[in-house]
Amino acid sequence: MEIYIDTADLNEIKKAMSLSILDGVTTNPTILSKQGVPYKERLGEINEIVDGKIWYQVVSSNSEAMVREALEVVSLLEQPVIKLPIGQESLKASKILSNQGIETNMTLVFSVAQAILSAKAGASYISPYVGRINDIGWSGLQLIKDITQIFSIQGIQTKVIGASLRSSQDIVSVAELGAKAATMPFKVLTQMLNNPMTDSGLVQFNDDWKAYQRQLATTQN
Ligand SMILES: O=P(O)(O)OC[C@H]1O[C@](O)(CO)[C@@H](O)[C@@H]1O
Repeated sequence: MEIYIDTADLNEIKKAMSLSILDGVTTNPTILSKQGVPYKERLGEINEIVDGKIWYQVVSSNSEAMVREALEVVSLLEQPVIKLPIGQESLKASKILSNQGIETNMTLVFSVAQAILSAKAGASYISPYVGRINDIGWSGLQLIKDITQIFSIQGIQTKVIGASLRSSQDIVSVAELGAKAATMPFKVLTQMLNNPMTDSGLVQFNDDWKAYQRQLATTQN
């Protein structure tokens, strides 16, 4: 499963990259706008740190401008993925970019119908927003399940990336339902790793080992 961190914070990215398990970094306009630096500068800095895919979401509103904007960013990044908000203009832009061998991600996906059209437009990935669907009282996981099932029946290669994930259990659930990728805040990535039983188990192992060393030292004296 591909694992991405959803941030443009350089400290978080460095920490996450150092774990050696990351497939890249996803961003969106909200995330980049919070950094207080020009977005191209920040993307360049991220590109220096990340050995993996870097995702950028276009903000233009027609397909020609989307493609122009995408190509500018593509020239800055070693492994770009261009995010497009699902819609008529994005379908056209996705086809143009994917025909040029550029990976695209259709984002803001909230229905199976949108997912089917995204795949037709050559999107490499689609992002169903699990958390935001749950926020309005529907089931984000049910949508992931429906999309992965239909993609499997139809032999569609477009990968589902679980987005708007808010807990480590969300990652487990989307993986179980066949999502090939997940993006998450740094906090959720650390939650995936941490477990109090691991911590207490390690304390016990270390204490036992120290007691054993003391015992050996006493018998040798
Ligand atoms: O609902 P949230 O937590 O703002 O998440 C939004 C999601 O949208 C995305 O842009 C989808 O790729 C990710 O950055 C993020 O997972």
